[in-house]
This record gives sequence, structure tokens and C-alpha cells, in this order.
Amino acid sequence: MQRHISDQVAGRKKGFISKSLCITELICSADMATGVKMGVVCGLYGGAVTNLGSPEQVEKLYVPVTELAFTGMFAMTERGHGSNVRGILTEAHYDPSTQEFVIHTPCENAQKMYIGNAMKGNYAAVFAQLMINGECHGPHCFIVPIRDQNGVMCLGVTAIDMEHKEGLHGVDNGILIFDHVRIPRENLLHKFGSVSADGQYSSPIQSKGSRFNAMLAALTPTRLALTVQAMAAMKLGLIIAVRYSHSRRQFGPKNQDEVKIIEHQTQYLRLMPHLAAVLALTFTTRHTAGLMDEALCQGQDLQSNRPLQALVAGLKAYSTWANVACLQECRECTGGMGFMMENRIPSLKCDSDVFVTFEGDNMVMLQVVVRELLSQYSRQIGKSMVSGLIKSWTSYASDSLRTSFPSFFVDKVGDLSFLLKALSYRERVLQRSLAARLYTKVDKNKEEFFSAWNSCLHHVTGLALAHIHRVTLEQFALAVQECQVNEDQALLKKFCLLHGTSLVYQERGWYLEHNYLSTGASRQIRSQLLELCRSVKDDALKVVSDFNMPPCCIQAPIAGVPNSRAPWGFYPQPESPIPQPQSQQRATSKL
Ligand SMILES: CCCCCCCCCCCCC/C=C/C(=O)SCCNC(=O)CCNC(=O)[C@H](O)C(C)(C)COP(=O)(O)OP(=O)(O)OC[C@H]1O[C@@H](n2cnc3c(N)ncnc32)[C@H](O)[C@@H]1OP(=O)(O)O
Ligand SMILES: Cc1cc2nc3c(=O)[nH]c(=O)nc-3n(C[C@H](O)[C@H](O)[C@H](O)COP(=O)(O)OP(=O)(O)OC[C@H]3O[C@@H](n4cnc5c(N)ncnc54)[C@H](O)[C@@H]3O)c2cc1C
Repeated sequence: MQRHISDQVAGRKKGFISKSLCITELICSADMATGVKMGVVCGLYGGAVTNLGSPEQVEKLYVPVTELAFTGMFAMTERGHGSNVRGILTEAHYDPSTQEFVIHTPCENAQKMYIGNAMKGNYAAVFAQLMINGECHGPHCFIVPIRDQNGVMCLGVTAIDMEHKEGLHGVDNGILIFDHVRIPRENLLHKFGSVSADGQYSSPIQSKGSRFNAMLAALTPTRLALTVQAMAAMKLGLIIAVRYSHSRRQFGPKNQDEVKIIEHQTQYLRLMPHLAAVLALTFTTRHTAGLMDEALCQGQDLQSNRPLQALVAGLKAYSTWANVACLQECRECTGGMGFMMENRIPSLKCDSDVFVTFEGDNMVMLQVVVRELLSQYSRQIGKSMVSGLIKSWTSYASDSLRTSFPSFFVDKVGDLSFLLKALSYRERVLQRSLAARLYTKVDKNKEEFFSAWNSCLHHVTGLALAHIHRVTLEQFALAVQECQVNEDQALLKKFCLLHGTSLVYQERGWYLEHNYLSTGASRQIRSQLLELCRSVKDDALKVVSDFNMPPCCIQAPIAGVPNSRAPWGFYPQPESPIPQPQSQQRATSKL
């Protein structure tokens, strides 16, 4: 792990992001809190220093972390501002007489909140408004000493433990308050903004907005890491629920053995789409990590890669919501056993619920996606075309768009090509109609942008998810094509079809409203979904074992893996004979 992190420092060895995501998934599978804590120290504090600092600052402020000399934290969020980082109130005043920055918390709303590792960490990457002679240069990142290696607090710094949370109990989250804390000028991470000894500000990025965006790009790698952490939670939940569904028996034909609960149609209908989704997410995150590795190996900064930032922001939102839905389904599909702490699902739910909020609230992340989609769109067609769009928007959407997606003429309803075109069609219609709506509101009716945008948020979030859905199905389809093992390829193809069918089925109302699906086709999609779920329910055991999750990471007796932290567990082995009450050998009979 240590060598691996120093790779990060040594300028990104080939495939660094892809490799680190494998480590991430494994660490998070073992314990979500450990993953988050490492994410804070390595991903966030480390990411801030390596993405926003100079090589000398990386050497001084991050390499010692890889040598376990000290740890860091990431202090961006404040009591008054979490999503709206531009509005943060912590101040960093430059004092040319001493060539120092004075970090100060001017009011209660400026207190840094929820900060991971706040009660143990030595240094904080603190986001503050950079002030020189009363002029504000926007949020910048400063390295502020919090406590020494003996745990003695630094002068002017107060840390308050926020204590009880829903989950992630292994992470210490706290409040940080700075009372005129002086740090050397060299502690400003100055890749995108620096201050000379006599107080002259300079930046390689002229636009304040783009400079601000560059500051936040440091979050992109950990947002992708969080996507992987959400996938790890989904995989654990599905391993437990699928295995239990293949061992637990309940009800059956008269005078015959009770059937395994996986045989109940509702059981496989509830679980299989989530299994397909986590496979789609697996291939899409690998693709995205590859893009990131490629960019970094070509010496590109993440800051200038808005398409990548948008893709990661969308994946973070989709995966963390998918995880919450998946774990709830797994909890319900395992009945009373799923509610017992020994079987892991409750703690996975509690630990990962917050993933939809931190690292960028999902509703806000979806807007990052659409900002980029609209930016690309207006570059692609130019403003004049958008005005042209408005004139005949309704006919435009229903006629010309459909001709570019003649699915229902050439593709068989439910084929993969049909599903891919359906998802692309929906994304295009939502993108063009949103562009037209905003253009009408802002350019024609001169509405203030915020209120125009706010009144379209339902549309915005729908477009963002439509985009991510389409990307995940495309990446899944590519992975199927590239699969070299025929048996695996055939199985992945069924799950890929299931993922696409499930996505179109979820939005069948929209497709019916837009005359893209006939009522007959909609019924065909539903029948296909039911049949695909049925056809893969037994293959699911192979899929979840192919996750190669080490037993020590599963820790769930109902999945046939003893929980070392809950030795009292009941151990029905998958494929086990039907356990009878008198024969129910508790593994702890020796107690
Ligand atoms: C090795 C082991 C590792 C294990 C890893 C485990 C997993 C990881 C676990 C990590 C631990 C988690 C613990 C939690 C930590 C945290 O929560 S940290 C804090 C996280 N906080 C956030 O993410 C804050 C979210 N907010 C933001 O990201 C931003 O504030 C924002 C909302 C995106 C900014 O919005 P806004 O203020 O509107 O600014 P921008 O949208 O960036 O706009 C700035 C200007 O840029 C223009 N613009 C926007 N988009 C585009 C575009 N696509 N193209 C072109 N231009 C664009 C925009 O118009 C603005 O221009 P101006 O108006 O001219 O300024
Ligand atoms: C366990 C935990 C650990 C954390 N660790 C850290 C850390 O180490 N470092 C750090 O800096 N931060 C950390 N955070 C803070 C986290 O990043 C913020 O909670 C997150 O960014 C959301 O900000 P907020 O809580 O202020 O919610 P708000 O931004 O106030 O959002 C509240 C609600 O308003 C909605 N909303 C806000 N803006 C919009 C909008 N423009 N459009 C639509 N809806 C909107 C949101 O969707 C949400 O439903 C942590 C938080 C938690 C809970």
C-alpha cells in the first residue's frame, strides 16, 4: 500500500488510478470506515496536495504521509456552506510583513464541519477565501497544522468531536475552528494561484470561475473511488442475499419439499436488476479509471478535463443511489436474518447511506453533469441553432430526432441495439428540450439564470441520469464484446440485456408519452424483464462468487461465512439440506 501511494506521488505510474481502485474496493469491502478514513487521508488530503500543490509541496506535505510520519484531513465544508463551496467564509489574510497567511473563522457559519480525521490528524487541507489587502481572490487551499505527533493541539486551533453518526463509526468527524492561526506563505497550495513575498497574486488561469473549478477538480479521483466503494457495498449485499436465497426455503407445492426462496418470482425480480447494475458499474468505472490514467499519463491535469469531471460526478450520484436501493432490497430479501447485525447488511446500509451526500451531494453532482452536457451541446450546434430549435421544438423532437433513431423500424423490441438506441434517444430529447427551455427562459424572456435553471431541475436531473444510464449500458456492451471466454460472454450478455431492459422499463412512461414505445412494445419490455430475471437467477450464484470477494470481507453467516465479530451466528451453508429446528446446529454449540 505504501509503495503504491508513493507511485501516486511519483507522477502517476501507468495504470495508477485503475490499480488504486482495486485496492480501494478491497479495503472498503473489509470495512467501509477504513476505506473512508484512507480516502480522507490519501484521497482527499493527498489529492489536494498532489493536484493543487507544486512538486516541492508534494515532497514536503504528502510524501511523509506515505511514510506514515503524519496524517492529513480535508476541510472544505462549513456549517453554513457544504455544496456551495464558493460561499465558504473561512478567511486566509496575507501578511506581507511576516510573509504569512492568517487563517481565521470569522463566525459560527464559517466553522469547518464533519471533517474526517479531525480528532486525530496532524495537518488539514483547509479551503479558505484568499484575501490580500482586502481583495478576495476566491477559495484556495492551505495546509494548516492541527496537532503535533504527540496529539498536542496547535496554537489557535480548536477541534470538537461531532460524535454520534448513523454509520462509519470508525471515522472521527469533527468541527475545526481557527482563531487567527498563522501559517508560512509556502503553505498555500499554489499550482493555480500564488502570492509573492510582497503580496502580489498571480494565477495561470485567468477566469475566476475556471480557477475555482480547478480547485475542485482535486475531488474527482475520490469521487470515482467512492463509486467503487458504493459498488463494494452492493456486491457484498448481493453476495449475501443471493447465497441466502439459494439456501433458505419457504413454501412449496403441496406435499413436496419447500422451495428455495430464489424460486419466488418476486425474489429474483427484486435482486437480479441490481446484480446487472453492479456489473454495469464495474465495467464503467474501469473505463473511467482508464480515461483518468490516460489523461494523467499524457501529463493532462484533471482540472482541464470537464467531460471527465462530469462523467465521474454522474457515476458518483448513480452508483451511490443504486447502492442504497440495492442494500434495501437485499435487506428485505433476507427477511429477519437480514436485519441481524451479524449478517452485515444493516451495517453496510448505515455506513454507505451517507455516500449520496458527501463527496458532493448527488443532486448537485447531477447538475455538474448537465452543465457539461449543455456546454458541449452549445459548442456543437452554436447558439443560433438553439434559437432555431425553439421555433418547432415539439415537432422537432418527435419527427427529426426519431428519424435519427429509427429503432422501432429496424431493431427488434428488446434487442440490445434497440435498448441502446432507446437510451440515446431519451438522452438527446432531454438534452435538446432542456437547451430550448433554458434558451427561451434566459435569452428570450430574460429570466435570471438561477431561477430559470431552478425551475428546470427536474428536467436537469432526468437528463443527467439518462446520460449515465446510456454510458453504463454502452460500457457493459463493450465489455461483453471484449470478453474472451465464451461461457462468461454468454452470461454477461444476458445480464447486459437485463440492465438495458431494466433501464428502459423504469422509464416506460416517458417512452409512451413520447410515442417511442407502443403499448405493445412496453408490454414486451416488461415480459422480457421478467423472463431475463428468471433465466439468470441460478447463474447469479456464479456471478457473485466471481466477484472474488475474500471470505474475510463477507463476514455473514447466512452467506455461509462466519462473522468473526459475531460468533453467535446461524450458519446455513448455501445448498445446505433444509435445516430442521432440532437439527439446527448452532456453530457456537461449544459455547
Ligand atoms: C487508497 C485508498 C482510498 C480509499 C478511497 C475510499 C473512497 C473515497 C472516500 C472519500 C472520503 C469521503 C469523506 C467526505 C469528504 C467530503 O465530503 S469532502 C467535501 C465534498 N464537497 C463537495 O464535493 C462540494 C460540492 N460542490 C462542488 O463541487 C462545487 O461547489 C460545485 C457545486 C460543482 C460548484 O458549482 P458552482 O459554484 O456553480 O461553480 P461551477 O459549476 O464549477 O462553475 C464555475 C464556473 O465554471 C462554469 N462552468 C461550470 N461547468 C462548466 C462546464 N461544464 N463547461 C464550461 N464552464 C462551466 C460556470 O458557468 C462558472 O462560470 P462563471 O459563472 O463564469 O464563474
Ligand atoms: C459522515 C460525513 C463525513 C464528511 N466528511 C467531510 C470531510 O472530510 N471534509 C469535508 O470538507 N466535508 C465532509 N463532509 C461534508 C459533506 O461534504 C457535505 O455534507 C456535503 O457536501 C453536502 O453539504 P451539506 O451537508 O451542507 O448539505 P447542503 O448543501 O446544505 O444540501 C442540503 C440539501 O439541499 C439540497 N441542495 C443544495 N444545493 C442544491 C442545489 N443547488 N440544487 C438542488 N438541491 C440542492 C441538497 O440536495 C440536499 O438535499 C462530510 C459529511 C458527512 C455526513
